[in-house]
Amino acid sequence: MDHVFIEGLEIDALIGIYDWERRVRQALVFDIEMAFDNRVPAASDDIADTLNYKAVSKRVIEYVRQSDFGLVETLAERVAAIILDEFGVHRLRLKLSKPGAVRGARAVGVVIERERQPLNGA
Ligand SMILES: Nc1nc2c(c(=O)[nH]1)N=C([C@H](O)[C@@H](O)CO)CN2
Repeated sequence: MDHVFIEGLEIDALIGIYDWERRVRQALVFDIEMAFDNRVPAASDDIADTLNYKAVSKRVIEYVRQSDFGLVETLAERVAAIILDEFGVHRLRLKLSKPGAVRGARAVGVVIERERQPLNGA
């Protein structure tokens, strides 16, 4: 299966479980890999046939900037659901990194893989 990806998308957000984290915005980094059949846009050379990575990025930025969760797990899950529901993506892998959250580590965070559930549950 082909993919469309977004790598190193840096977005500031309110995130974290500690009191001080409720008062400052922190940088988060998203790496997102979305399954998509790229043969159709390759044949038409038409942006309308693509999974438009700019449109997905704009939506993720808009959502994450106004978000306010404790856990990176929660934010990762919500962003994955938006991409699956709003962009017709069937499967994705999303890595959410929180750089500098743990001294000595370049980054910490989560990786999730999600699939869109069929409407009839089949
Ligand atoms: N699995 C997780 N562990 C931790 C999280 C988290 O969101 N998921 N968050 C924190 C703190 O907010 C930390 O990032 C502050 O440095 C600790 N562990």
